[in-house]
Amino acid sequence: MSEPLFPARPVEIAPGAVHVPGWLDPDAQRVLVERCRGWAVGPAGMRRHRMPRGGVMSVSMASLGLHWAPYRYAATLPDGTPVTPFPPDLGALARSGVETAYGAPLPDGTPDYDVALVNFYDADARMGMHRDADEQADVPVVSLSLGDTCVFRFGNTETRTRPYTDVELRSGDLFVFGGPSRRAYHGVPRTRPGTGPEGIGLPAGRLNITIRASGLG
Ligand SMILES: O=C(O)CCC(=O)C(=O)O
Ligand SMILES: [Fe+2]
Repeated sequence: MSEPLFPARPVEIAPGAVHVPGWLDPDAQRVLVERCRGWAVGPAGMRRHRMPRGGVMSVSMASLGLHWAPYRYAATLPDGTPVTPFPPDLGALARSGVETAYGAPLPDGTPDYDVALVNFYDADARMGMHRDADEQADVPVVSLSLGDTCVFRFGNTETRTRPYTDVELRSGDLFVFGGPSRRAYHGVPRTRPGTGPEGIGLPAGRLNITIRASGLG
């Protein structure tokens, strides 16, 4: 295997929160986009969830492994439709992402990755500041970005507001948040329509895959 021209270099954004620009090469991105297309179709495909106070999320989501809707995981969709199974190779990809981000593999005995959320952002979609707090296991979240660039706002564990750091996540970027940042607030205030690369099969919009260990197995 030849060395990449620009090797992916981890950048620490906060303790335990690491951005690795350009982690996935274009071929890997294309394969993931194609798989997202498969996960996006029904019956357990993409949907826009209603929030507890009535608003509808602007991001469309599909769940793998367990069905997530604000704010819990469930074994099936509300109508009993089975959830798309979590593909084991996504777990292996997540572990490899953690190893790249932290420079060390996850310790033996770490619970397995078993769920993923596949998020699609059209030009107007955004995600408010929130914590990924419905998992029972303290295992880093692994996030992969495809298509349009976004502004990813990574904050602190106490408040939805400052201090936070805005990071541009581009197609192929990896972001891992664990340890002291596992429960930090984060969100996507905007995407940058039209910035995605050609040739990965995503002419418009942004896909994000977050891979998690639910600890609920
Ligand atoms: O789209 C992103 O980069 C973040 C997604 C996210 O925070 C989530 O799915 O919980
Ligand atoms: Fe999140």
